[in-house]
Amino acid sequence: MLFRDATLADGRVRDVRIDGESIVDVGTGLDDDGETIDADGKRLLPGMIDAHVHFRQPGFPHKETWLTGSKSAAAGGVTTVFDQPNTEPPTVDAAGYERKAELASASLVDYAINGGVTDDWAPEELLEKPIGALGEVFLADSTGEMGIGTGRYEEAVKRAHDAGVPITVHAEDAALFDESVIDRTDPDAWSAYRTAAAEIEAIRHACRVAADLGARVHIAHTSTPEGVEATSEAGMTCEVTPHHLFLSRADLEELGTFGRMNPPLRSEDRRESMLRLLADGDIDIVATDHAPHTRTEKDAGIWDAPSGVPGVETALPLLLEEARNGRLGYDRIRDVTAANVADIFGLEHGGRIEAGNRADLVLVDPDASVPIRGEDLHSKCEWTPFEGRRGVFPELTTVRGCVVFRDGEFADVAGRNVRR
Ligand SMILES: NC(=O)N[C@@H](CC(=O)O)C(=O)O
Ligand SMILES: [Zn+2]
Ligand SMILES: [Zn+2]
Repeated sequence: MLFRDATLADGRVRDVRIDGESIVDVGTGLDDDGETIDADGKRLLPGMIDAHVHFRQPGFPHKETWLTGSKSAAAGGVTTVFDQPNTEPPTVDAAGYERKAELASASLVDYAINGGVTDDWAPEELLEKPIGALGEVFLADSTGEMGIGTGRYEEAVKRAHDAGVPITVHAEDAALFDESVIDRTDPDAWSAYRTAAAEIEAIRHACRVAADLGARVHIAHTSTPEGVEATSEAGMTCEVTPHHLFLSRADLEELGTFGRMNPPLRSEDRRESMLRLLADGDIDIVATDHAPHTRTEKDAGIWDAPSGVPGVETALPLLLEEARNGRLGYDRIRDVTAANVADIFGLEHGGRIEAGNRADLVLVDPDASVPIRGEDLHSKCEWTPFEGRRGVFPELTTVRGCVVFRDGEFADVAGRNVRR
């Protein structure tokens, strides 16, 4: 297959030839010997590698399944996902890993299965499995109540570091949550409760522990500029979610409990700073923390609704909309959604359009901006916190050379475990 006259992230116009699972040539005037896709005026980007999703199986197939989650991924230009361990059973031992691996074989996109840490985890057998990362390691309870103490955290970092496995940390310190707001019932109460200081302090602590052990950790869903600064000062990496880039406490009146997640939405000032830090190169990657719950589950009081919002299908479209408006470069989008992710999580031959790399590709018409509608998305939960905002959705997505999504249709192809 040949993409003819595609505009790459850096602005070069090139032909890109793929053969089997790989990109074999990037050049000009390449011969076509099979299907040719006219990519004139379109952007060809490496597929997004989403280092943080919750596809909910085993345990919660009413929220999401590997099939629905991976369709949502493919339609949003995501070609690899890292699934988090807070399923039921949690992915904390060999049996938990194997159970998830069976179900994950239904995925249309490639995937990695992360291992988790609880007081009941079985580190030896878990770390012998080909896990994507150890994480998210929960320093406070979130969905699944897998929060651990600092002694266990140190043990986990030590073991994963020795095993050469990347570590992803959910950094919040429950001791710094503001108990004085628990009588409030408005949706902003969650943001007031799970304070910015609780995240910032936990990030500092998580990085300090890792640095003392000579290890490297990656901080999940960083929601504060102070947290970003703490990570880079410590020589660690961090991710930001689309919701912390594009939503803030100012949206909570409209979103209600559908805007509840951990860490919570922050002030409009902090949101703007996060977007600037992303554009300037100070935030390493964007990961979605795709965390679907049903409408019925979310439609509860602010203290009872589960935390989490879907996002795997809308992340790249929202970023491409920023590019369309000139607020973010395409090369930066390539780095934070693909190239840097491949580097941080050790995915060889991924994340860049170069001869010899995996043919994980996304073709988009950069001007095809449309309003985002929950009912048009493919996640089982059928709602989005970005309802009505604009996004630029892909026309075509390939995973290792297979067209998995094209003009609204999915092919029946099999995703693979990237660590196998
Ligand atoms: N982010 C969330 O609010 N929820 C996530 C868990 C998590 O990532 O903390 C979930 O699994 O629902
Ligand atoms: Zn988390
Ligand atoms: Zn998460």
